[in-house]
Amino acid sequence: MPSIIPVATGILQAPQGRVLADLRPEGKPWPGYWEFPGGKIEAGESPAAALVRELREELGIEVRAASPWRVMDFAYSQRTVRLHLFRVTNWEGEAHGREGQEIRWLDPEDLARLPFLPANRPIIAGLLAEKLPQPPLCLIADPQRLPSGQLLPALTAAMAGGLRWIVLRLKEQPDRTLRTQFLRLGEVAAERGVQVFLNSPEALPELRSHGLHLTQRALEEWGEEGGIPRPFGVSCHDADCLDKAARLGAGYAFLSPLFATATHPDARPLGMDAFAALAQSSSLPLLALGGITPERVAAARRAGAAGVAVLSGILESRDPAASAHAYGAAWMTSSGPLG
Ligand SMILES: Nc1nc2c([nH]c(=O)n2[C@H]2C[C@H](O)[C@@H](COP(=O)(O)OP(=O)(O)OP(=O)(O)O)O2)c(=O)[nH]1
Ligand SMILES: [Mg+2]
Repeated sequence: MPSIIPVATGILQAPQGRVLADLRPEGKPWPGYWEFPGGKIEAGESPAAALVRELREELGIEVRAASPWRVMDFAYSQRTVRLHLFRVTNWEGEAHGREGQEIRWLDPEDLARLPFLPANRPIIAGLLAEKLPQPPLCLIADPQRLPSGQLLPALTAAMAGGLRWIVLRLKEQPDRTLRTQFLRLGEVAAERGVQVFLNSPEALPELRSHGLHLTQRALEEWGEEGGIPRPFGVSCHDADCLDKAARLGAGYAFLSPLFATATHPDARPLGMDAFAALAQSSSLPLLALGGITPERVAAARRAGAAGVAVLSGILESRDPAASAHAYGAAWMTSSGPLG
């Protein structure tokens, strides 16, 4: 069996949430790809000692505080690397490309736009996932799915059950009754610290939202130059959509359907393996959508989901508060492929 090459890698974090990326120079494997600074651990050296040495050699800084974050293996065609990732929160000196390499301080959304080493995509997704509401459970609120008198009570109950994130799906200008309900929803959400994302803000400009949520179709209509206001996420069904969403600076994507779902009986479910493969190769955190019950949350998470998105499981439940709580609890007590 070929041996595994151990590598120590540092995610330097500036106070505003930016992290440092560097461009691999010519003459090394994968020139022209972005990475996090670091390098091979020498024989007899600990990962932490290698980190300190590599960041001194590559960036001219002295690490003062670093904590282990994740250990992950990645098989390149020529070699398998074991990345020991550290978060570096304090250092002395001004980081600069001491070996002539370009460095940049970037928001996690902008990391996802660069060509990074393939092993790093789930790492970037992990950094973006930290910006999601907690628990990473999103309720897609579609007013067409419920009698109008039931929508606001169901959403309010779900928030009481721990829901912290709603995507409001408005297909058209709401009538007066719905409009009043949505504005009230905005107030309740603000009081409870719940994030509301809208998929067509023009339908209800008075509602203050935290972000934009696009359909795959809406994303396809944006040119490559992007300019989509942030934060935003996209409902994707395939790898092309995930790639474009990442290139345009999305913060997350829904990927569906993971399981068969009554709401879209014609859509072929992706299944766990296809979902896991897309999660491995995307630099966006993926929320599993489609047929997710609280019992299936653990499986979705094992497949690499960074969260789950739900419609009927909460909205059509007889007790939306208990259902929201059950999803949140299922998330908290499960774990992902990286632990
Ligand atoms: N430094 C670093 N290496 C990474 C990352 N992601 C990733 O797959 N790798 C792989 C690429 C390389 O095969 C290996 C690390 O090698 P390196 O080229 O940085 O090693 P080094 O600094 O010791 O360089 P050298 O002395 O051998 O030239 O790990 C990452 O984010 N940072
Ligand atoms: Mg290096």
